[in-house]
Amino acid sequence: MARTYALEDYRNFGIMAHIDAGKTTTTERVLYYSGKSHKIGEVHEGAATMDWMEQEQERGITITSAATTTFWNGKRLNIIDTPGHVDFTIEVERSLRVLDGAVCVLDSSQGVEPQTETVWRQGDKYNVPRVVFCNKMDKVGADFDRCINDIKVRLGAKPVAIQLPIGAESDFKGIVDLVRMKGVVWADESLGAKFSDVEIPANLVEKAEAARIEMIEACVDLDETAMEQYLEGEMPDEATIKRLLRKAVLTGAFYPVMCGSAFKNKGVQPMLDAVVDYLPSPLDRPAIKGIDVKSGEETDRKSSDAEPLSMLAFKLMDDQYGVLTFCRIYSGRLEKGVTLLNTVREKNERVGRMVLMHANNREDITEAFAGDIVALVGLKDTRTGDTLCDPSKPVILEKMVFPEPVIEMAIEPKTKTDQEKMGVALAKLAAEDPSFRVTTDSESGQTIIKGMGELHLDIKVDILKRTHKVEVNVGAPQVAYRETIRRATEIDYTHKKQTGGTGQFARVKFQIEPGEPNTGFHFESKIIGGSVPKEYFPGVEKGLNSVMTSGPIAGFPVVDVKVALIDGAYHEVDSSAIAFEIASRAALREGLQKANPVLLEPIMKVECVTPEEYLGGVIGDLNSRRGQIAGTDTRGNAQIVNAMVPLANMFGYVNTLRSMSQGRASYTMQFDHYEEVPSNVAQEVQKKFA
Ligand SMILES: Nc1nc2c(ncn2[C@@H]2O[C@H](COP(=O)(O)OP(=O)(O)OP(=O)(O)O)[C@@H](O)[C@H]2O)c(=O)[nH]1
Repeated sequence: MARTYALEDYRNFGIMAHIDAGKTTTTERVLYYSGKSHKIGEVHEGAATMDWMEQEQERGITITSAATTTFWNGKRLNIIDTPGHVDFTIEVERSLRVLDGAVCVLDSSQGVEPQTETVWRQGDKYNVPRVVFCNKMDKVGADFDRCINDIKVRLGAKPVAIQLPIGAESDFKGIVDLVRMKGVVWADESLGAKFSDVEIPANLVEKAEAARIEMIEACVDLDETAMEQYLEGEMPDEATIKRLLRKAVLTGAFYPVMCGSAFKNKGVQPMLDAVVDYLPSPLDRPAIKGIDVKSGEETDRKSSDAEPLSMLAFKLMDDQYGVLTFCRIYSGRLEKGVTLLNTVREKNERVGRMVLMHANNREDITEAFAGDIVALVGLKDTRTGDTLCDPSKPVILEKMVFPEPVIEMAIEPKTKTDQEKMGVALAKLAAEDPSFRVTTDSESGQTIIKGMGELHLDIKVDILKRTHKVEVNVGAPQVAYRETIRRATEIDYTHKKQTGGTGQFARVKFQIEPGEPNTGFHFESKIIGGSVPKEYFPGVEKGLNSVMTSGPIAGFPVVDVKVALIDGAYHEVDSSAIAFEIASRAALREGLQKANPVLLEPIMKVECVTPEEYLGGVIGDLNSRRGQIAGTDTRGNAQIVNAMVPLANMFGYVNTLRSMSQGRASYTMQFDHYEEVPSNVAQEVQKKFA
């Protein structure tokens, strides 16, 4: 069977925003108006169609990104819901990776918020074409002009209004469409399904005309012919304006800005029109790059059914029917029943069943095409970020890189039955979310879970309890420290032991030096001649690795260290891989001690928003947490404090901030970088962990 929608009629897009700006509500309305959802589920009633998991409904935040297919104006829309919470920016990046465009939703009463900025920068990183929707125009304090200004000042981007609001706050009625120069108002009783054109209100005519000129000038700036005609006094027609707006979005020259109120059912349909008119189809995006596995050469896969099949798994979700693996097909055709190659794991996967997710039902499908987002059921070895492809044309598509976790917590099962279930469940969670890790402490034997923040781990524990019915006790969350060295050194070590007949002998000489930041641990052999035969290298590496995972200061992973084996000696009879492992371990331990080892801690970028009267208190408190204040700023009548604070001093901050400001101040934080721990603090950490 052939495809029903041409590739140029696809819009794979996401909705990105600061937490609570209204992504879920907007997505709900989109699904309702585009006919796939039959009932509007209000978020505050906990019935949102996109919020599948209980946890999300209770907390009112969207954790998982779900992909939903719907249709508008003859186009096929695949909506990827991106989470907005700071602890889950990793999920945002993951979704941004597979979508072609995005709608950035702002809360019009708040303007550009910290997380708006974060997701915007991620959008920049992946060159995601964007349009902006200023939501919540009905809310007290809603201010469209301020949003426009915020985009300029806080995001450093060029906004161009293509709509103006008619009224604001409780008077918000509709929009002026600056492209068509028409007013649009919504009929309240139809839940916003009915809307009609009206004359532009008299008090807005002048403002609308000025805004239209601004929009047109931004457009003709992108096209010489249109510019010449405009300078000669000829206004571009509607089709030309739309073509140039599309060009602006695809090239990032500027960002069209719209407004509305998803909650009050206004403005959503024109926003969908803009998705269709201005956001890219897969054909407008550069071909995805990859590595041809057979030749090892760089290659790219164009968006086309005729190319060999390649797809990227971007999200795993546990579901009552098994694991759903959400994949974006970049090239080729996928048929049910075929066997795919997972080139990252080197495993075959059979596609037994595949489904298309709609708002409230799933459709079993037998084939899918380039540009589609499908969920495969029952894959065994595939993890987030893996490539699946035609086994005869193996390729590895751009791999996603995930940041290292900064926080960890011991977890133990309550009973013996829980023990077995916990292992299985944790493995599943780690497979679904690459920023969540599970390890075992080599000394205590405890299971340790690691993640991006307190809330991230809280939610995993919650999922364990509810979804997997595992009862657990958890320890206090701990900072994921690291260790590194500041000085280069050499170490020569001989391991010799004689027990009865056979003995053990190995001599190694290492050069140890600080590596570049974020390079982890790097080992190489610089042996010339055969003073250490190759067969012992695995032993050497094993010995080194055991020290690298548990450093000399307090047992934390050692990073940014280069070790070179430069000399050594062996014995015909007494040498073995084990002897070299023992020698290397002891040598590195001693070497690191000599190389001025230091402890590193994660430093978080913190932004507090507080009313003026608590500013002094907030700054004083951040200082007492070893925070470095980077600056303060004013937003509306609120004060913004930017600071860099060690994660170790941020536990429980939310409660302190609340009580200090009578609940009025708020904050967001995200990992910024690792930094050396001051020596007095390092001693305390050492006492605690060593
Ligand atoms: N007044 C007003 N409230 C809105 C509007 N859109 C959403 N809300 C409310 O704002 C709150 C947050 O909306 P959500 O749709 O859950 O926001 P979200 O961005 O998906 O939130 P997260 O998934 O938690 O990041 C809910 O209580 C909504 O009812 C709007 O247009 N006007």
